[in-house]
Amino acid sequence: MAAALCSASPAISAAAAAALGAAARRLRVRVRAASRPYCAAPAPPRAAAAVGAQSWRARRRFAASAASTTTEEEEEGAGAEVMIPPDNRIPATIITGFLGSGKTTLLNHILTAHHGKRIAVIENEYGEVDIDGSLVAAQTAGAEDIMMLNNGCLCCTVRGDLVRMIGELVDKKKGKFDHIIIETTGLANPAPIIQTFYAEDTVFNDVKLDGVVTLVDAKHARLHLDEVKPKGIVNEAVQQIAYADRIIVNKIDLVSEPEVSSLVERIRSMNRMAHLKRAEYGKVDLDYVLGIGGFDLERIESASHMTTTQGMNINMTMNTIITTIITMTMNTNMVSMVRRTDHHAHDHTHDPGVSSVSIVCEGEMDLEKGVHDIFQGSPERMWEPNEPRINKIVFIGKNLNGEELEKGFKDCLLKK
Ligand SMILES: Nc1nc2c(ncn2[C@@H]2O[C@H](COP(=O)(O)OP(=O)(O)OP(=O)(O)O)[C@@H](O)[C@H]2O)c(=O)[nH]1
Repeated sequence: MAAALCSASPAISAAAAAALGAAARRLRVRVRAASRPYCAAPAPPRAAAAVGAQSWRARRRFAASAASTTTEEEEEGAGAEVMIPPDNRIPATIITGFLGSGKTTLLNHILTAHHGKRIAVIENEYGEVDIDGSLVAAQTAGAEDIMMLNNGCLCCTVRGDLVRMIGELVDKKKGKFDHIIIETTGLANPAPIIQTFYAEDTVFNDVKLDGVVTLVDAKHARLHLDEVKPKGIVNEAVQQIAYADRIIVNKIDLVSEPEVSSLVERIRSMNRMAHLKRAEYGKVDLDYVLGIGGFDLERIESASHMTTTQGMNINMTMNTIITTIITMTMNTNMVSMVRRTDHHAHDHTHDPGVSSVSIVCEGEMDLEKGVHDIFQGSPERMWEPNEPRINKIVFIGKNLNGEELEKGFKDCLLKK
């Protein structure tokens, strides 16, 4: 997880463009894999959320009566709740969505837009390679600091780290940013993250959850939504939709209109209350995702109920995520190597247990990310003159065999 403070002023955007230009003088390749156990999650979301909601309401009422001038009327209990003081807590937005759905793309769209907000970013990453952290940092010259935390998921103990990170931001940077954005991993169940904003006093007192924005990959969502999980295992893709305030059906350029419509219908059956937009490359108006005005816990509870009654599994037990990082030192162009091994990636990414072979190649000004069998490139940076040519492939998935993957890729290296 990385936290970065970013401004989206025009000047900063220009600096970001310059930084990108400088970055393009080097080469780097990163690919994503990883293997770290997902931790067991706490209480079921509805129950946990309800506890959070109750204590939230209780505290808001307490704050109201503490701040108001006592009158006879109030002593009798009338009108006390009307005088709630303004809520000046810092708004926070959770961006979630399955692997490769376009979370980082949306985040960069937000950070480079001219909304005048100073935004602190918290990135949740798998494994030891902070791909998204550096992608975001590369595009935001306004970053004041980056904190890394690579524990894989924002639940259980890692939630403690989120609490600490928010605490640190508030303690050290209060007044220097207006909004916090948290980008979760693609395999995160948002429920425990949401719960953090209600159950943790240190967060609750200074930060309010503004909204949950869920990206849905128009091309691959069905695969994830259809995945039948073992009993007691949560389907994260379902959770991400059920808990959303705003849904962005992204990547509509990759599918036909009827496919998008049928997906939208399906999403609607899972969460009727969220606003929904279709998009390419996460391009939505910023007021659609920022300043939503408060996460509605009661609405989400009813959305969860709706999901449950449809027979979907939304309990909180986490899957075991195996992540694998393969590091290779070589002169070979990683991009072409990966392309030559497409059948390999294809096999794995069509296994419902393996959702993403995200590949970021720092090779030839080319940054490569793969979701299922689609690989796309975008310019990154050139190698520094004396920079060791180390390429990393990071896979995120379940039941991965790291040794087999590593051997398969290394067998593809050109032999002299
Ligand atoms: N064709 C197409 N590609 C997109 C769109 N949005 C994002 N992408 C590409 O999809 C890939 C994954 O996008 P990301 O923004 O990294 O997705 P993510 O959800 O952050 O991915 P993870 O962090 O791996 O979960 C990148 O290569 C993007 O350029 C879109 O609307 N259409």
